[in-house]
Amino acid sequence: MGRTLAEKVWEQHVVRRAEGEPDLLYIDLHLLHEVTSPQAFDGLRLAGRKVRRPDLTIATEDHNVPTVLGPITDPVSKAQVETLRKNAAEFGIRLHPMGDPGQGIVHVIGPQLGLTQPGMTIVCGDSHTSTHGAFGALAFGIGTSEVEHVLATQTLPQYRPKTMAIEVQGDLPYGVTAKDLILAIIAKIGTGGGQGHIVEYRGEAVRKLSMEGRMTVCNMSIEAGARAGMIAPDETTFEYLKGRPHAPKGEAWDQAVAYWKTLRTDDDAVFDKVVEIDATQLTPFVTWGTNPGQGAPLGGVVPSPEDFDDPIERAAAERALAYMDLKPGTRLRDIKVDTVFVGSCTNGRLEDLRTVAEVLRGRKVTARTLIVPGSMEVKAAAEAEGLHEIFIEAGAEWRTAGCSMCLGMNPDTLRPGERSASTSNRNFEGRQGKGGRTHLVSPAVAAATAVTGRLTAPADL
Ligand SMILES: CC(C)[C@H](C(=O)O)[C@@H](O)C(=O)O
Ligand code: SF4
Repeated sequence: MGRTLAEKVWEQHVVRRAEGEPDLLYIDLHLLHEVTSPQAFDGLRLAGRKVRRPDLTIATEDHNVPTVLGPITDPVSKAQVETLRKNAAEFGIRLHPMGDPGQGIVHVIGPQLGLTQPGMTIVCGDSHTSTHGAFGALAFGIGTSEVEHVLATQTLPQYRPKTMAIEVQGDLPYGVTAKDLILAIIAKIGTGGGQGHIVEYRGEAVRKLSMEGRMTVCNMSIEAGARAGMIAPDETTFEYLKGRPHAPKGEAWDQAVAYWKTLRTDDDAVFDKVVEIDATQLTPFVTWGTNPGQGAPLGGVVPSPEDFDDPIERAAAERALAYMDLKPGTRLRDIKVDTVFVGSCTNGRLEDLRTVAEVLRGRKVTARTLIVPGSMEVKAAAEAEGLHEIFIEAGAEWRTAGCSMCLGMNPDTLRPGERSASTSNRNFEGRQGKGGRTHLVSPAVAAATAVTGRLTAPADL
């Protein structure tokens, strides 16, 4: 019987297998940031161990950094960043600190450097490591004790998850983006729909996505509960990687591409679960609740708890509506927002910023609008195209790279009761600041919303 993409990559990395035990996997790339690494390094120090492969390990500062350059004033954030710097220096790990041209959100810099490649195993103490699966890598988040294990041994014991295919048939209609697609997928299968599975996104609409779009989709796999998300590499992948600093060169490139082309699910492979989505029926999608599965088409209304048959979902909807201060039946397009956030590892890449600029060109924002590039390289590229001038002209704030308002671990937060349209991936209670209310949206919807101050798609302008 044939094998799935996930099975191929997994088998390629098993260094030890024993009955009743997890497989021991070799890890090709280990990404670090300031939040989940301190105790892992403490553990190494206590055990008197070194980092096994500093050359396969790279660190960046992202969660705790302010996006207006200057000193870190919050003592916890400051301690975390300083600890990472000390650990990186002591253990010989490459670090991109705040202000460095290579700095950025961990899931933005890996692909941008060409470190993320098809067929690799990639881990990071961060749930959105699934982003890197867009390249056909097996990439997943790990806990801090696992970070220590990988630092010490470059391996990780793991039970093999089941496999799931999400088949996206047909083309996405004009104006419907990767973010709308993944929000619709999560609304369909639920935040637990992918649990215990590695998801492979397949089908025509997925093949037509750019690498940026594929990263947006894989990024949110974890919001459907999946262990990882993957997309088989193809010409789009190779095109993106070619010439990047860490991509193979010359003959090594040709060999790599020949191998990468084998990284596809065999025609006779069988997935444990298959979900089908009709892309042609999709429209811009937004969330109304407090988990990423509580979403609906922008043209719709806030649902009523009674619409849910499942008692748990009904109770969740009731609680979400109370927190979000929304009434059933309200048109989603009538929801007013105070703040628009464009950024994060979901939608903080150049393509996302181009989309936003296209909408904002010649217009003015009416809500506070933060535009935060996912990395300093994205910032430089955007500025080289003059995008920042369009943003500033429109009245938006143009910042430096970091996680920013994706989560309240730095100065960019919502005040209690404030409501945002956000291109990030989580709308949990208090995620963007205590008492803040989050609507997850695509960059296109974020930009149009910034103009009107209500949830809006560019086609409505
Ligand atoms: C801080 C970190 C551990 C966390 C994660 O794992 O995802 C963060 O990046 C997030 O998005 O909530
Ligand atoms: S941008 Fe948001 S989701 Fe991504 S790593 Fe940072 S905090 Fe996590």
